[in-house]
Amino acid sequence: MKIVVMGAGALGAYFGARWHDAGHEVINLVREGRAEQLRTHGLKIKSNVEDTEWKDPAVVEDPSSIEDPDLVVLAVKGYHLEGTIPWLKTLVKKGAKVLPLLNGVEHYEILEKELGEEAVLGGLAFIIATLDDQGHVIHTSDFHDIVFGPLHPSQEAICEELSVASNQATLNSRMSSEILEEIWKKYMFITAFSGITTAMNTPIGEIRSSPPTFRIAKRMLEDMQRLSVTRGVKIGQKEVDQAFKQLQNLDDHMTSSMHQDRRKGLPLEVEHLHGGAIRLAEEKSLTLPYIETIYGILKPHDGME
Ligand SMILES: NC(=O)C1=CN([C@@H]2O[C@H](COP(=O)(O)OP(=O)(O)OC[C@H]3O[C@@H](n4cnc5c(N)ncnc54)[C@H](OP(=O)(O)O)[C@@H]3O)[C@@H](O)[C@H]2O)C=CC1
Ligand SMILES: CC(C)(CO)C(=O)C(=O)O
Repeated sequence: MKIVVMGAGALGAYFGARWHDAGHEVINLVREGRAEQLRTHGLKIKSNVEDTEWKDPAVVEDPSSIEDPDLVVLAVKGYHLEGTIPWLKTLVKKGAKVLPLLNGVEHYEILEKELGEEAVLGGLAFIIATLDDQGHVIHTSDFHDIVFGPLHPSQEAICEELSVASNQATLNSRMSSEILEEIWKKYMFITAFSGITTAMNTPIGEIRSSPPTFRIAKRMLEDMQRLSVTRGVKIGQKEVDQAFKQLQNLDDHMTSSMHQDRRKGLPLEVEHLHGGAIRLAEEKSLTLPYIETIYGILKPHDGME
């Protein structure tokens, strides 16, 4: 399979390297700084599961040189989405489908509007990964999963193909016929998990040790569940309870990628995640008191204009 990784950061470079190791053609479509980093240092994956090294990763800075791409794996941060549209349009014209692995949901409407509904698959990822100062991936979780599925009937074949490719690689994957629900379940979880860990600037263990603080995370899950209903997505109390249980079961030291970004002084995805939820809620005259509170606390830290 020919896979273009757009957003070859912690998440994109990780999964790209895994597909490459399994014998698939993977091209990292990157901007100047990341291109130089990958060309100078190569790509090492230091992983809880299995280390690997791609000494001479395929690096391209212009999509016009890429022939017959099957799939673009989109793994930029939410605040970089707009900048990806021109290159994505070029690749979609060449026949590629786009698999976004970003957290959140707001990007789907934008991508479908810009690229057409048939071009955009549904996807999400579960992993804890970050880049070190040479641009190598540090993967610290035992999990490294992607879930994907068709959002349009014409996408079944490419999803099947990705399923085969992923089964050959050192990663866990699952094709889902209910990908929209999966995306929303993750959205519900991540707004609560990233919200509470980043706002409190501490991993989940310390938050759980203060029940009134941990309860805020539960209330955020409930806000998100009410929002999902207004969007016609089937998420109920059962899914809230499951997500809360997940938060209860995480290892004490575990934290969100947003909190890792706060620790590094990087911009945060708060506008894309919490801001996006508030905008969707406003369209339905719904208020999300806990999401709005955490949004207000995080906003001064997001480092964006
Ligand atoms: N890291 C994790 O553990 C997890 C992350 N996620 C989600 O995955 C998404 C990506 O996160 P993460 O991998 O951590 O982010 P990173 O910042 O590590 O990587 C994003 C990459 O996107 C690149 N990029 C930005 N704009 C463009 C563009 N126009 N063209 C090409 N490349 C571009 C950046 O490169 P440049 O150097 O040029 O800016 C950077 O390398 C986020 O939505 C995050 O929430 C989900 C699960 C876990
Ligand atoms: C919750 C987690 C770690 C799962 O992948 C995640 O998506 C994130 O922190 O961004």
